[in-house]
Amino acid sequence: MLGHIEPAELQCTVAVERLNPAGQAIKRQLIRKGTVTLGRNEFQDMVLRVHDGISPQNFMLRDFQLFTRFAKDGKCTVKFIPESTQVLVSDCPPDRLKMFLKTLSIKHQASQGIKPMSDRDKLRAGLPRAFETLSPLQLKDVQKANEMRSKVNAPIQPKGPSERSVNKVLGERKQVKRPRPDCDASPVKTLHPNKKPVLVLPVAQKLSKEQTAVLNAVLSGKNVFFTGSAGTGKSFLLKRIIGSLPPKSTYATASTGVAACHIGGTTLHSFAGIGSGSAPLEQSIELAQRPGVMQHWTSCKHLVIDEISMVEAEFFDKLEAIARSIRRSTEPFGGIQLIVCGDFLQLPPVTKGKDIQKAYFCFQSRSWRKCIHMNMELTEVRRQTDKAFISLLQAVRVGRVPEEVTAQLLRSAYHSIERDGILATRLCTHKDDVELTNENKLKELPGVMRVFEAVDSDPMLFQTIDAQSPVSRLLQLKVGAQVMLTKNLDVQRGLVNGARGVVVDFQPGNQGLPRVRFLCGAVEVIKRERWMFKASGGLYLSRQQRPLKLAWAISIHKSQVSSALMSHHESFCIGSKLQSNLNIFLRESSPKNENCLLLTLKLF
Ligand SMILES: Nc1ncnc2c1ncn2[C@@H]1O[C@H](COP(=O)(O)OP(=O)(O)OP(=O)(O)O)[C@@H](O)[C@H]1O
Ligand SMILES: [Mg+2]
Repeated sequence: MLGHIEPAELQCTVAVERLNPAGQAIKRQLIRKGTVTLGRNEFQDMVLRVHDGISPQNFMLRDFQLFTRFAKDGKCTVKFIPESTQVLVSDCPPDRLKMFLKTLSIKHQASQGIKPMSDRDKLRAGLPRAFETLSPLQLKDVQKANEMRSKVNAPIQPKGPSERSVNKVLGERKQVKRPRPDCDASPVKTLHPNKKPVLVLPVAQKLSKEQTAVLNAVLSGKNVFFTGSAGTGKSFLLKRIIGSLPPKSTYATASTGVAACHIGGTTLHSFAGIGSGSAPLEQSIELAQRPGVMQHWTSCKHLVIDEISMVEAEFFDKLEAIARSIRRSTEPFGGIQLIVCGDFLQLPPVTKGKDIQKAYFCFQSRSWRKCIHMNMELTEVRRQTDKAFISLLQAVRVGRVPEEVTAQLLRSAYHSIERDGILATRLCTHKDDVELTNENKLKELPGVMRVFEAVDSDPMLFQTIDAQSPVSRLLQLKVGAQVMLTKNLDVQRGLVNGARGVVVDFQPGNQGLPRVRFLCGAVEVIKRERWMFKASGGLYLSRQQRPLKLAWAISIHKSQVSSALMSHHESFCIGSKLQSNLNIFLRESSPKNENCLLLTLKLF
């Protein structure tokens, strides 16, 4: 089955390097399509096997160092100390690599208590050579590893990856040493028992049946468009798809910067490198052949596009033609596999300064039918549990608006909805309205204003960062400010992207960190967080800022990627402009006129 993942095996590019005493590579074997497997030999020693399809090479996992800093880019290195050899893994689907590393780390720790056979005993045993692939992690491995972590008095131990600490482990260099054979006999010492996080069995959130079907279609190489109403897990699934594809040839993009950041990618425009795309085709092809951009087009085998509803038909056709031209291929989109997702009943392409009649949705483009092999739909809403609200949203989505829905929606505009001092967020169609509302409300509050400045990796490029970042460079706050979280901090406690709250005070000290009380009841001191962005030319940019933004009002575009905002119908109300247009919409809508709401919004 395609969705099945063997956690102890990787298909990737592998390099095996022999090192001199200074640690420099003196011989290198490159295997472009290699297999790396974790297993045990006939003596139950853990072994890493590298296979090039002809002959395997085995390395004992005894004294080794693991370099995992770039695991999220599908890379890691295992250095075998006694053998003076290192194995470099690259272009590996990142999710698979993470699971592989967790399996390695936990199984290795779990086997620390087993006394290794001496070389003499091994010789005597005369067992035939064997290799058995490690079985998937089980609870007993984790328990055993935890037991060993609390016992072992070895000098340097790998920090165990609990769900939370795995990221740390993946960012560090670890030296893993087998305990001395006499280790079991030595008195048991507990090293900093409270400092080591307890390991837990890593379980990835399970995909639903329909999500699995999409993933399998993608892994079988099909060009897929999948849709579904808001909150059906499209972006969630996209992230999983991206994590299952080889990173070197996979480009994750979205029509807007914020949506791109949500899936860890770039904007489609930045991938394409043709500016706004308004230049004629010949000129656009030239632009796409500039150094730094051309490489996107030639190395891309899988192109992911989120929020496709905001991509214009003309732009899509242009990209398709550019792909064929640059890749010298007659296949649709130059043979690039397309994984496209979005909801055409949500926001349409931005039509600023253009004739509204001339803007078409992507599915109306000439090349769409040639390019997309499969259309799939996610139907299960994962974001909300409030059944009444879900059915209200579903009805509006397709333009079916019975009296009671109309009444409920219109009422929301007049509600001054307040719970525990936290006001409902006003949804506006225009950024200017949002800014004005937030600025005025902040001004009205008494008390001292605190300003928090972001730390950008490249301050000169703050505009590029601004375009993709969910947080601004300057964050102004006062006690009483209505705010929204812009990052998942602790999903279990409800501290998720889009959670709303109010600033209760600032911590003493010169940092003066804001303390926020959220609707979910949690009170949290908000520290600096980091966002990474991919700019053109493979450049990485980052911003560090408090993950907050003012939230008396937000734009509909922003609300597209805020997962918690729309969780309850009490938690939002509509701005007056939107409301008056909604009136028009409600009067004019009919089941046939499915995009009515969106077209109405376009009138602004
Ligand atoms: N299989 C799953 N297991 C657990 N949580 C899930 C799953 N699928 C989706 N979710 C959760 O459901 C919520 C909505 O998902 P997501 O943001 O991907 O929806 P979407 O379809 O992209 O919505 P929109 O159209 O508004 O962009 C998220 O909080 C996500 O983590
Ligand atoms: Mg989404």
